[in-house]
Amino acid sequence: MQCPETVIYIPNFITSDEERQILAAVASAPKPKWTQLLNRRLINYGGVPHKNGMIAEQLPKWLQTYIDKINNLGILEDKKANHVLVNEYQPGQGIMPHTDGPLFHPVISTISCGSHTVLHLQKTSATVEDVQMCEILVEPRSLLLIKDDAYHNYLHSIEECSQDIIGEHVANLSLCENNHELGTVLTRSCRISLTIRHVPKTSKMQIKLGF
Ligand SMILES: O=C(O)CCC(=O)C(=O)O
Ligand SMILES: [Fe+2]
Repeated sequence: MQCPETVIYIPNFITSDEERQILAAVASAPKPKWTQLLNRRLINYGGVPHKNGMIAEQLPKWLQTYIDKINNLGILEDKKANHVLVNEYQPGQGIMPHTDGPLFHPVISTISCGSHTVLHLQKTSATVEDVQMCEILVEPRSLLLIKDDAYHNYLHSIEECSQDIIGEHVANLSLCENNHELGTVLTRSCRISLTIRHVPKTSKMQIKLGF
């Protein structure tokens, strides 16, 4: 299957220095900031998205460079990124097939640090006999954009494995920083991703006083 046109892969979106700075900033986040899930851990910056509106929180200064970089791409049009999800995956960890749903403006931008991974995309309407799937090799320092049709009509996921075999489903090999032949085995290390999005519905904290 060809990947939908609304999946855009940009290698080397950040420099190795910027990657090191991100990894250092995330490594120094206080432990209570992390939410531990079964197969990854995460930090919400900017607030916790919620159907009743996200209570907006100040984004840390070190993230601003990357938020500006995304805003300057113009992909969010008149909107500004106001939320960053940090995900950490150890080798063997991943994320189940899902869509990011209605809480976000339908443009996902993800910067990867530390390790490659392989993202799978699969049409939501696919039947069991006809699973249409494509894979994107997501390299460290790259930016992956998933928007519009790909946002609404495709599930994305990362398999829980510690090695990836570059096969014919990988749709972006010609765009990658590194040349990989079919059959190459890539071993994962710890990957930190920054998913930068716009949450349309926000509210300021309201403190109700009891008098
Ligand atoms: O880590 C990634 O690249 C994907 C994360 C993701 O899909 C999510 O947090 O919704
Ligand atoms: Fe997602």
